[in-house]
Amino acid sequence: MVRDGGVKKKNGHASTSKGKGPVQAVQSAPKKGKAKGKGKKVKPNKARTENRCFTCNEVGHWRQNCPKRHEAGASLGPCNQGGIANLHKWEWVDRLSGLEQRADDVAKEFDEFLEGVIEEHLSKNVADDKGQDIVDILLEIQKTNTTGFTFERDLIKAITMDVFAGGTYTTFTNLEWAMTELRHPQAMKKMQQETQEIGQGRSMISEDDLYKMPYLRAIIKETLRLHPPLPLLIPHESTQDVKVLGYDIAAGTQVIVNAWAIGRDSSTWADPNEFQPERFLNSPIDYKGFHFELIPFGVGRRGCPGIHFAMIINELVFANLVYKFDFALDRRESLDMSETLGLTAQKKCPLLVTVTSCK
Ligand code: HEM
Repeated sequence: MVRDGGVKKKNGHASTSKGKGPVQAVQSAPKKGKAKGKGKKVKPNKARTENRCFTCNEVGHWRQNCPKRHEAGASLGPCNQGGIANLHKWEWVDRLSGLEQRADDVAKEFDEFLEGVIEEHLSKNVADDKGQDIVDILLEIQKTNTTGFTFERDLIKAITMDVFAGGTYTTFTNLEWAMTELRHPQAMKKMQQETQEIGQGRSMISEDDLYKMPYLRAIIKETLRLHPPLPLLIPHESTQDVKVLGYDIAAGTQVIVNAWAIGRDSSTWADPNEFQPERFLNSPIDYKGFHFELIPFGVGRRGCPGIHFAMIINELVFANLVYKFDFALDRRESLDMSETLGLTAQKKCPLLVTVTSCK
């Protein structure tokens, strides 16, 4: 067994937990049934194995293909018409508790906001155009009708919403943890040296400079390893029966991948809880989904589509902050490294630093 870039390898291949691949941290989370024990069947959640419209509950198609064409924000569809007696099993609880109303209100608010974004883009003066953004591109696709399917306004709103939802908490969480890890004086010093060498007195570090900054990228990778912004990725569902490390996972089982645990697996990483960006300096390991020991963006066709955008923005912001300013931990900062509980794992106590200009 050789160590390379902090990752143990067997027969020259990078391996994760006990050399058995990345799926060691895969946990099936069926509603019922036994998940433990080799060869034992994990029961699928039957309701989720078939295509079903989440609004009217009709089987055979998803909501977006439902012939009833429900309005955005509708959550009960035909059941509303039938009154409370027609509500599915426990849905009346959500109605009585007001949860459903609140969800509808939030959906309406988002919908109005997204309408505003689209209208703003439609009324944009072309002469003032400072370049196209994603909404412009989506509107153009809709106008030129090149997709081969109906590209409705709802779809544009949904994609725009995805970008907001997927791209905000994740990126700032990564940036905050990276800044926090600069509490290691050595890392801060090396990073500043690198930015000064590359910046050479220019006013800004540019996107073209980034590929010449291996230490910056190593810090970002090490931060993503220790603090993946989405520690459990996003729940997936197995589409077919599959055997993973002796466990039978039936089609339709919800599967949750613990990227946080994979990143701190001691059988894969040397000193797994230590912040050591140097482990990535001469290592081919990247976060792009080809190395299963580091998967903060997930893997495969449902992996994060914003990965390149996110990383360029974060590297650029991070590099320029360090290029321009000195950061010292605020005396009140007790170096509490606790994480919040939730879909994203942010720093529980905000980072407090004293900032002074480098120049
Ligand atoms: C540091 C920043 C980011 C991290 C760590 C991150 C991480 C992730 C992860 C783990 C997933 C789920 C993958 C899976 O379960 O297999 C995901 C999905 C997604 N991300 Fe990101 N993301 C980041 C930034 C962004 C940005 C900037 C955007 C958009 C501009 C974005 C858009 C999305 C979307 C739309 C999905 C859902 C993809 C699908 O379900 O097919 N993400 N992201």
